[in-house]
Amino acid sequence: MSTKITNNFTTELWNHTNNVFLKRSDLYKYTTTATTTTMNITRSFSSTCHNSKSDSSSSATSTTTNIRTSSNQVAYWLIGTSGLVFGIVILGGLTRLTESGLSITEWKPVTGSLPPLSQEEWEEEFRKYKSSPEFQQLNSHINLDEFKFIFFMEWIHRLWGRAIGLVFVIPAIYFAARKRTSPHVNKRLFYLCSLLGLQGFVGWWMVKSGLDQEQLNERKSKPTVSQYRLTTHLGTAFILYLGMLWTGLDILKENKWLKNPEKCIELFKKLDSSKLGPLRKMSIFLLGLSFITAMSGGMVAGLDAGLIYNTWPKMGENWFPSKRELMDPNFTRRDDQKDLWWRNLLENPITVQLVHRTFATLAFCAVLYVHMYAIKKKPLIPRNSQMTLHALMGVVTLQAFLGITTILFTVPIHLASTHQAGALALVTVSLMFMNQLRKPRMQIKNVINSSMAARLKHQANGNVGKRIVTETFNLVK
Ligand code: HEM
Repeated sequence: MSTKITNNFTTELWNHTNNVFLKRSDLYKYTTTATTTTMNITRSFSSTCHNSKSDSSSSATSTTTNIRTSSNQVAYWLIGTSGLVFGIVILGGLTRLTESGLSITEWKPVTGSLPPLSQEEWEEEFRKYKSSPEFQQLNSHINLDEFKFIFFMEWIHRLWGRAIGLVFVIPAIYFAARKRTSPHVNKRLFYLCSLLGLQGFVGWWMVKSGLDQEQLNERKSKPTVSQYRLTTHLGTAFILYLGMLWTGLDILKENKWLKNPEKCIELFKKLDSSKLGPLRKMSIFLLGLSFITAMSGGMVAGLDAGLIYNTWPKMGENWFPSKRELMDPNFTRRDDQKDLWWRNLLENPITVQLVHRTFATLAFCAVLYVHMYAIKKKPLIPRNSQMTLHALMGVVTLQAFLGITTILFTVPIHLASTHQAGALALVTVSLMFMNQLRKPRMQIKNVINSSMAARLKHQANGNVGKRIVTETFNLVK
């Protein structure tokens, strides 16, 4: 008899709790472990209680023994470091805009950390610069003091890069050794570290292209860096920045969910809904498009293509330059002109500017479309994503405005630099939008569900337990 009562009690309790606090389907939908035994639930719940008392930011162990999350400190460090990457991108842009990037003619990763310290050392550095194509062809008029300015611009850029290396690598090792990072995040940190190392090499590879007269002859270019290499350097910096930010945001988001599992139920329901699928795909598309638009901007910057056609929306007198200008045979390097198209698309400043204008227009229209779509589907969309999308609409409008003024005023340094910061802001908000719409990882769903089930059981014990016991006894009687 007593076994029968216990069995009935457990089943009834489970049913009642599900009906009282959550529709059963809601709970089961989020988990594959909804059949957790009472023992597991209890273990998971006591662990949740323990965690909610302690500061989750200092604990890498999450609500159950099944998952290890990274601490919030790791997230703050990653987001802070991504801020340093943001800063170095802007500084890199200023270095280019002040034409300082080719002032240091060597790459000494360690000894180069110190600038020249005596008059002789400055003279020696200036002597090396004097033998560079940039000095000989463009800057032969500058004196030592002017050289010191461009030298410092580039030196600070390189020093900042080294500092990012240290600020990233040392804490990464520390956090991993202290088990403050989950295996999932460790993998990402490894990739980010490798990318950071690569970024240094790409930087030097880019500078080399502006110092080597042979390469300049091949490109028939004045002494500037190759637009391909500049854009690669810009692209890897963007990826590094986005990778750090994404990982940091992910950690904060998951820790927040684990701390307040009951607050996730509504959100998870929306994120899991198939009706959100199209918007999720659109968010990926928007990030991709913002990134490609930014890279096409890098090509404009690399070719100084903003110094021509300083009108908007028309390009000169017409909406589009003539076909002859856009597909200029002077840019081909083959007799059969088979490379006419791609060389013009990537090397002809007029065509490259038109490409950037086209991508920018597409990006603006795409955000506008998604914004309108989201307004129509408002009830389906989590509230934080709605807010982010409004911000995205604002940022893309501002960015287009900055691009237009940069063109109209023939690329003044302050506008060009703000436009570059705007591009970073645009990819940041696009990334946040995409991140907020991502479905939670299965492991996280499982943990949240276990802890929800445990809470339900706990509440049920207190609130409805008595009633069910009475009902169960009545049934048995
Ligand atoms: C809406 C999205 C846009 C994005 C994401 C974007 C992004 C960028 C980026 C990343 C650069 C490279 C900056 C650098 O490395 O210094 C750039 C350069 C440039 N963009 Fe845009 N841009 C957008 C719209 C526009 C528009 C609408 C125009 C003008 C019609 C424009 C004109 C320019 C010009 C002239 C440059 C070269 C500036 C320089 O030489 O430093 N952009 N853009």
